[in-house]
This record gives sequence, C-alpha cells and structure tokens, in this order.
Amino acid sequence: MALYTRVKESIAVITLKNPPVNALSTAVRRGIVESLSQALQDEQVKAVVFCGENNTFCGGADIKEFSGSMSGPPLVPMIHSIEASEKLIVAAIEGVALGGGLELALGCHYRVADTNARLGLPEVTLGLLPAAGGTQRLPRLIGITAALELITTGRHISAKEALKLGIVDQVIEGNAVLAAMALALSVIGQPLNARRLSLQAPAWVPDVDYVCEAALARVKQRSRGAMAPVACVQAVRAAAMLPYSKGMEKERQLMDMLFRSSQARAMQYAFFAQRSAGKWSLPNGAQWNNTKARNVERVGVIGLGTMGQGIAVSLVKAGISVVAIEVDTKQLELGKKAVTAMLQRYAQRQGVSSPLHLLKFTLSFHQLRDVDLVIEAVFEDMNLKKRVFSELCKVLKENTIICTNTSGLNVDELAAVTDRQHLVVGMHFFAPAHVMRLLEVVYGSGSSPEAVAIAMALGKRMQKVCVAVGNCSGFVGNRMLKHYMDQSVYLLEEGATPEQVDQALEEFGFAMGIFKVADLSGLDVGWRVRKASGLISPDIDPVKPSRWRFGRRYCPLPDMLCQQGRLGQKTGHGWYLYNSPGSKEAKCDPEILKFLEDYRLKYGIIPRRISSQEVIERCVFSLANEGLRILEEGITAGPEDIDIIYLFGYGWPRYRGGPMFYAAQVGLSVVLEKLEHYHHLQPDVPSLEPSQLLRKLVAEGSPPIQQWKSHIKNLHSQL
Ligand SMILES: CC(C)(COP(=O)(O)OP(=O)(O)OC[C@H]1O[C@@H](n2cnc3c(N)ncnc32)[C@H](O)[C@@H]1OP(=O)(O)O)[C@@H](O)C(=O)NCCC(=O)NCCSC(=O)/C=C/CCCCCCCCCCCCC(=O)O
Repeated sequence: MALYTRVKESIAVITLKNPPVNALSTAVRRGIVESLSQALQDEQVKAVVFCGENNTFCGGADIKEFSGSMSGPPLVPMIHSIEASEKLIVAAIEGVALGGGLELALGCHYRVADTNARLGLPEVTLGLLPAAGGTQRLPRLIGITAALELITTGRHISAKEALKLGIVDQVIEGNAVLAAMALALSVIGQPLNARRLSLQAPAWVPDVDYVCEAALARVKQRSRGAMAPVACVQAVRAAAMLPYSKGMEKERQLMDMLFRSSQARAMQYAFFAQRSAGKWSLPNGAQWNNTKARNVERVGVIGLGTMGQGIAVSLVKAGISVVAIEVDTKQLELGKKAVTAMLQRYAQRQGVSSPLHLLKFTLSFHQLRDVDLVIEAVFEDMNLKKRVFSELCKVLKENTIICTNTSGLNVDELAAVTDRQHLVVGMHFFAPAHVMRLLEVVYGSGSSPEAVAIAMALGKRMQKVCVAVGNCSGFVGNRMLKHYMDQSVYLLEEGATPEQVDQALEEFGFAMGIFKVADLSGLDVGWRVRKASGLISPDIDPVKPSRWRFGRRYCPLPDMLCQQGRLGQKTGHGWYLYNSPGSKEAKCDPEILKFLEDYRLKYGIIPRRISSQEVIERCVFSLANEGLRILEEGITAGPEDIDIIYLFGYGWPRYRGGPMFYAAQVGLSVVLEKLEHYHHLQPDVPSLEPSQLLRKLVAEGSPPIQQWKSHIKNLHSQL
C-alpha cells in the first residue's frame, strides 16, 4: 500500500509501504494512484514527495506477481500521471531505486538521493526490459550511450555516479525526504515542462546506428543466446529514432515478447532460487533461522597456491584479518607477492586504501593460535590434508572451526583425524577463488549446525553465493559434472569432434564448451583423480587400453592425451591447439582429428554423424539425472540449490535457469523417455538409468519444480 501524509502546509508525502523492499505490488500501485489523486485534489498541496518506508525507496515491480495474472493499475499510465501532474513531484531516494522503482522516480520532476542509495534498471537480469518507460526516459535524461550501458547490464550504481550521470539532481547526507521537501519549496512555481522527460526531444547522437550496432555486438558476445539484452538495445534505439509515444509502443511490443518467454521465467526462477539457497537447512532440521553463527574476525589460510591466494584475497576484501601459512620461504614469498599484487590492484581500482595491514604471512603454525577459523587449501591429497589437520589441532583454540577447501575429498574422513569433528566443514571454493562467486559449504556427518552457520555466514561476507551440501564424492557440482564429461568423451569415440561438441554446448548457452573448459583447467587434474580412484593402474595395456573399467563403459581418450603430454592450455595443446603454452585462443588441431580416427580404427568403432540435439540430450540430461539422484539422497535441500551451483560455478546459462529447471521446462517425461532410450543403447553406463525420483515425479504428473521438495520428502519417508 501507500501512505498519504500532509506535512508543512503545502507538501504531501506519499510513502510506499511493502516490506522488505517496497516492491510495486498491486496494493502499492493502487495506493499510489489513490494518494496521488488525493494530493492533486487538495488545493492546499503544492508539491508531492514520493519516498519509501524503512529508508528504502523501491525495489521495483513485484517479481512474485509476474507469474500470475497481473491486475490492478498498470505502471505505465500511473507513472505518466505522475509526470503529467500540474503539481511539482520530487522523489526522495533512500536505500534502493531499482527497476520500476527508478522508472517511477524518472516520472517525478526532481530526484534527490541519499549518499548510500543504489540505483539501476536490472530488468535485463530477469529476462525483461524496463517497460515502464525506462527505455525511453533514461536515454532522454543521460544520453543513448550511458543509457545503453546501464540498461543492458542492469548494473546498480551509487548515488554519486547517478549524480554525475545526471539521473539525480541532488545527493545528500542525512534525511533525503527532508531534503526533497526543501528542494520542492525552493522550486515551487517554476515551469515543469522542462522537467518532464517524455516531452524532451529524442536523445540525439551523431551515429545512432553505429552506437547501437556496437552495443548489440557487445551484448551478443557477453550473453550468448539471451533475448532480453538484444531487446533492450532495440528499445533504446527507438528512443533515439522515434517520438516518445512511438518509442513507448516499441517498448511495449518488446516487453510483450519477453514477458511470457521461457527465458524470463528461467531468470526470475534463478532470482528466487538464489535467495532460497541462502536459507539453508540440514537433514536434522537445523537451518538458517534457528542456528546462530558466532562472528569470525581472524582466519588462517594454509597453503598459498592458486586457491589459497584467491581465498586470502577474498577474506581481506571482506575486512577479515588473515594469517597465511606456507611450508617454505620460497613458496611463502611467491604467495605473498601474488596476494599483495592482487590486493593493491583492487585498492587502486576501487579508490580505497590498501587493506594489506590485515595480512600476516608466516611459516609457523603457532601464529594460528588465536584465529577463529582456518581454511586449509593445500594440495588435493588426502594424506597431506590429514597431516595438516592433525597439526592444526595441536595449536588451535578449542573452538576454532576447521575448514577444508577440497573439490571432492571425503570431509568425514578428514574430520576423523581431528579432536573436533563437530567443528569441521568443507568449503569448496571455485578457481579463481577471488573471482568465482560460488561456494559449496559441505557438512559432514558430524558437522554441527553452528559450524555450518559460521561457514555460510563467512562465505556471504566474502560476497560468495553459498550453498550447503552434504558430503559425497565430488559434492554436488563435480559429482554431476562427471556424467556430463563422460558423455562428451563417449561422443568423441562415436564420431564427434571436440569442436562439434563444444559448439553444440555453446549454442545451448554455456559460456564455454566442455573441451575448452578441460583445456583451461588442465587435463592432468582429472587424470590424477582417476589414478587415485584406481581407474588407471599399471596392469592396463598402454597400447590399447580397455574401454571398460569396473564393469562399466570407460573412455581412455583423456588419459591417452595426458600420456602424450597434451595437458591443455598450459602445454600449448590439449583437445585444441594453442599458439604457445599459456595462450588462450583454441584452434582446431588436425592431429587430434587424426588421433580420434586412429583410435576408432583401433577399436573397430564405425564413426557416425552426431547431431547437436544428441549432444545436448546426452550431456545435459545425464547431468540432470545425477542431480535428481542427489536430491533423492538428500544431499541438497532442494532443486534450487543445484541450479544455483550450476549457474554460479559451471557457466550454465542463466536464461535456462539451471539443469533442474531446464529438465522441468523440457518436461520430465521427455527427459525420462530420452534417458531410457540412451540407456538402452549404452547399458554399460549405469548413470544413464533414470533415477528413482525422476520416475516418481513423472508418475505423479510432473509437478512444477517449486513443489518437488514435498515429493522428495514423501520419497524419503517411503524409503
Ligand atoms: C537489492 C535488493 C532490492 C535487496 O537486496 P538484499 O537486501 O540483499 O535483500 P534480498 O534478500 O535480495 O531481498 C529481500 C527479500 O525481498 C524480495 N524481493 C526483492 N526485490 C523484490 C521484488 N522486486 N519483487 C518481489 N520481491 C522482491 C526477495 O525475494 C527477498 O525475499 P525473501 O526474504 O527471500 O522472501 C535485491 O532484493 C534486488 O536486487 N531485488 C530485485 C530488484 C529488481 O530486479 N528490480 C526490478 C524488478 S522488475 C521491474 O521492476 C519491472 C518494471 C517494469 C515492468 C512493467 C511491468 C509491465 C508488465 C507488462 C506485461 C505485458 C506483457 C503481458 C503479456 C501477457 O499477458 O501475456
């Protein structure tokens, strides 16, 4: 709703009230229309100030309403009547003015913002465009180039930047509502037409076509296959080329096309999934709102390799003191140099003072005696990690939390060597740890809810998107990835090339195809894991290695590449060829094509043509099937957690929601049918066997993804 108040003699204040972010729900829009009409009818009122309750102007349209039938006063005419008002209207922006919230403010004649306010038009991140006049008013206010940048990225900007761009008229420290009233009193009586953005001439630039084409190329490269950024460019272009009313028509047409699109639904699902992942819960009933996390101020980081460096940088950026440890002076100096350089670059970019005083580098474990939490980031080797954990227990305070940064080792086995199994959790960061947003917080069978709460809270402070997951081999992300990777190499055996598979995956929307990712990470990473798990052993024929291991289909191609020293980008060749070791541009390698031909000949495989559809079905559905098994086993609390892991850690296209959302969107019965088909063709690939949960969900009529949790609960109670 909206609250109407008369203050001073001549000013009315309309306060948006819809906690927590005063989203423009039906009730709020109704309240605005009624309050505005009241203000316009009251002869004593000469000016109106719009503000939001609890120092929050407005977080935009109510996204929850988008999935229903939209009712109540529409935003466009409502903002129009604000702009057309004969009485002066000022927006007092505190907290946030986002999406429809900023569009409402753009309809006002003046805008005052508090110094801490954040403004933006993030609709593109929800698969939409600012369709309440934002694409037409903003370019008229700040010009095409700046508007294109803001609207196509959805970036939130500070009040200071908004002032510089000309979006707000004043930035004040203190009470924005009082400042808006003061501004109103100082300009009452001045003509308003110059302040009505819809009356301004289109925002002229010398070469609109060139600017828009360049923006189009940028968005297509940045968000391959996404419709909304393209529509945003088209709408802003209309602001430059057409009169306001025609521009609004274009905005509306483009919104009609986006609003019910599968991409918009996926991105709005992702918005809520991200928030739901933060509300973690454990199988024992402990959860985010019934478990207290004590504060962490000092953290030890053990190991300053690539992962340790990134973790230390993220901690310091969050204002946390770090004691960083290495085994010898040389490693310590290397780590120190890298961490220092990253933090100095960060301080320079942000224009903040360097946070280096928060860091201590040492070779001595004794320096860890008063830290609140330790993150071990040594080499991925169980015995080494066990030794580190035992040593830690000798020096740490009795309530210090011990975290292991592992990408898949057994957290329980590690916890067993400590004197505090309840304080041990996994923190699986993704490389580079100071850049990647995802953090899997892995609870073992003995981890206490408090330890999980502390790790989740610490991750959040480090600006990570944290997901609590149970302890199983590879945890969630890597466990699922294994099946996706297996299918991709089987496809090579059967006739595909690395480029063909990658192209299909990139057309699907992945930031990078699987073989490019493997080259980037280094093929030796998986090789080591396969050796450790016994899949590679000395008794395997080196000339014609078996294609079956432990009674299942196995593809030895990646091992054969490693044996040839083709480890990926770092050696200048892997699945692709690179100009030199370390260079990034992947080129098709005729040697690989020949190698694949020889391989097929050697094993008597007759190559066949493989379609992009088959690539997607086999890679993506096997990923989703494993996700369903993970849900079945209770490793995550719900499908949203899995989708968030894939969106933030594995380059899954946001406009496809995540693997679980995608499976639901394609149709669970289709996924079931395809998996049955492929499993029939590959009976020695057990992971293609449709999961029990998939069969159950299909049998129960393929409920929407939001209802899966209750079906999973029933499944557990039947087991
Ligand atoms: C920065 C934030 C605002 C706050 O961040 P933070 O403090 O970290 O808190 P959060 O955890 O993120 O959020 C707290 C809770 O608030 C909920 N929330 C937040 N924003 C919204 C919102 N806009 N709507 C609903 N709910 C919201 C959030 O889920 C949390 O809830 P809970 O505690 O977990 O339960 C941050 O939240 C943020 O960034 N929010 C989103 C801001 C945003 O993206 N705004 C833009 C929204 S879209 C918009 O404004 C569009 C405007 C123009 C649309 C015009 C509509 C016309 C429709 C026409 C359709 C025509 C086609 C019809 C065709 C047909 O019918 O077929």
